[in-house]
Amino acid sequence: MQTILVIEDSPLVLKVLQHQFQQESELQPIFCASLAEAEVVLETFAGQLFAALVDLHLPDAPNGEVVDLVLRYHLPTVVLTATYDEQRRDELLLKGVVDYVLKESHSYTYALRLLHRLERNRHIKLLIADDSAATRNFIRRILTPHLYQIVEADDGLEALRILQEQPDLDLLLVDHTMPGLSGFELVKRLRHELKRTELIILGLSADGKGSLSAQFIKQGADDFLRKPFYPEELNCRVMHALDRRDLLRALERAALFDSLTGLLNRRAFTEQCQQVLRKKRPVAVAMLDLDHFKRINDQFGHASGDAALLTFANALRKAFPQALQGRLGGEEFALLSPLLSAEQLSQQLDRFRAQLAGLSYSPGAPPLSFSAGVYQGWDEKLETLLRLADDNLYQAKADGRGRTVQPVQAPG
Ligand SMILES: Nc1nc2c(ncn2[C@@H]2O[C@H](COP(=O)(O)OP(=O)(O)OP(=O)(O)O)[C@@H](O)[C@H]2O)c(=O)[nH]1
Repeated sequence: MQTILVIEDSPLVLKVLQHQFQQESELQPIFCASLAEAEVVLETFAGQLFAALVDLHLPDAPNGEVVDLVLRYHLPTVVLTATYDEQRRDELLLKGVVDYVLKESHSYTYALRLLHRLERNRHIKLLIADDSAATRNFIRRILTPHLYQIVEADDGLEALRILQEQPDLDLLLVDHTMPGLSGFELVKRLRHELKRTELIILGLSADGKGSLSAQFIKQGADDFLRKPFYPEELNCRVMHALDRRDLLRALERAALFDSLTGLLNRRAFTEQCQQVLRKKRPVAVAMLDLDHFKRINDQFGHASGDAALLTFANALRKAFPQALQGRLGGEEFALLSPLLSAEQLSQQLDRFRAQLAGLSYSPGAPPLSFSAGVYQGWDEKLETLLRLADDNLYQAKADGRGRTVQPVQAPG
């Protein structure tokens, strides 16, 4: 949760902002209506404030004095204004404000999005690759108020070296014409290895050729900016690209992991296991199923059932670091290990069962218990191995639950 200093005297705008902040769980506003109030808040809480959203014209500060005040406290500042003035805008951006936003219905959402983004930007690393020191400085000056971590390279080869040394870089701003390795060549080489969710690339060029943007994008850049550009244009493109990347990552995550437990879902578990099976070596697999789970739902409610599944999954993750773990659906889980024998896996499952009985997940609910079937062998299809383990699971249920059944004799 980050605290935002909001300085605004218009009751109408305040109402809109209050409503906007109510939708935000990560931003906590402190409202002031004048420069005098803001001075008191800044003197008292300066260390706890993260950023400021300020009205340019206040009754006791008609000429934007409030901006100088908050900037003296080094707070990233978004300025709200009722009238757009090109010269004023240039002055403010030069002073280092994050953005200059016109008071219109849509802009409040944009202003909050900026504040929200600032929090995440502190962990974002950008690389500016351009042979012109003036351009690098210009871009750095625009991006610095947005709190990004910024690294520079003065040619393509240097950029490549930095990217190899710092794989945590999130975004590359790359000029087209550079000595050594051109922007095009660099993008081509990078895209060969790095997905769009791993590195965002924005191309830059002063070259007037219209086809350049298309070529950059075809080589794998995510976007393109023609120089000279407005500071806001660069900021918006960077922000959009990061938002898009975050969304893509969230989609990738949702496609791979079960949303309740965070374990691999059936599809991802199958894919990862199939990769192990390509080595054609025997593996140990286990099918696990919670016992009388329906009763937990029926007697203690669905939320307790969910808590039971989460507790079980968290414990499973810790207990089997040498195995791939997946939630196949409902209260059914699976393990696959190329490192353990059927016997070792069975022993570990029995130890895990004893451990699990001591964990609580919902007041008054019975201890968790599960049955398991183990199998060891190799087949090109995971499905076959799971079916054989499932036969043993069926046996474990039939024999009274709360136990593990392993093959009588492990096949080679
Ligand atoms: N709370 C919760 N319940 C789920 C979820 N997925 C499946 N279930 C419930 O899990 C229960 C499984 O019941 P059954 O297949 O009869 O199995 P069981 O009660 O464990 O009985 P045995 O396997 O024979 O020991 C059903 O009531 C499902 O509705 C989930 O994500 N959350």
